[in-house]
Amino acid sequence: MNNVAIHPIVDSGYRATDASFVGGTLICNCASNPVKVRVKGDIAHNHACGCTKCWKPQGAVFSVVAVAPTDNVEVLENGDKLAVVDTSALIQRHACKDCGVHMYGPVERDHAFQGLSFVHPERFQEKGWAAPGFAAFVSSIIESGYDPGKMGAVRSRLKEAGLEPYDCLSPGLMDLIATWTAKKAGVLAA
Ligand SMILES: N[C@@H](CCC(=O)N[C@@H](CS)C(=O)NCC(=O)O)C(=O)O
Ligand SMILES: [Zn+2]
Ligand SMILES: [Zn+2]
Repeated sequence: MNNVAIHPIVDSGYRATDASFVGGTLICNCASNPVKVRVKGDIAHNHACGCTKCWKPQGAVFSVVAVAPTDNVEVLENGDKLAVVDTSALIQRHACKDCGVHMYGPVERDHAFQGLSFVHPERFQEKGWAAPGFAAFVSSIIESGYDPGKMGAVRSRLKEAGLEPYDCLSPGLMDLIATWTAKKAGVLAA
């Protein structure tokens, strides 16, 4: 057991309380005129992400991020405060210009994840959403300045918390992307 900090959701031992979560409203961190985004229906593939691009709350080492069908995502209030962080990225991360929270990130490009939006479930006003199930892009935390000598402790803490650490995505998602790519190339039957 070590107490390496990962993310408040992981560090606090968050457990889902509702097996049939049906979505809710994401809210940014602004004290006034917060951006509100509705997600109709459940999220999927909730996980911790160590990459430099995903939004993290103050002090967190990892992000907690999941996907929902973009068709289920609707900006409810103060959408004028949203701007895309990096328009050249696969994930079009729409961040609040005032507080910096990423509210949703649709994948619009031709890709295995096309039609999905990345969201941060900790921003839901509601509880009950599934806890993260694995940790992706673990080595990438070094790119944000994390001490490379402490990676062993990070990985053992993640495992202890039930989050298998991967340096890219989980094998299931990597297989899904590779299958999509092979079908696209005509190497596998579509
Ligand atoms: N090592 C890079 C990895 C970035 C990366 O590939 N992130 C993954 C996980 S979120 C991804 O799918 N990025 C696509 C994107 O940012 O649009 C970093 O930390 O910046
Ligand atoms: Zn905000
Ligand atoms: Zn990421």
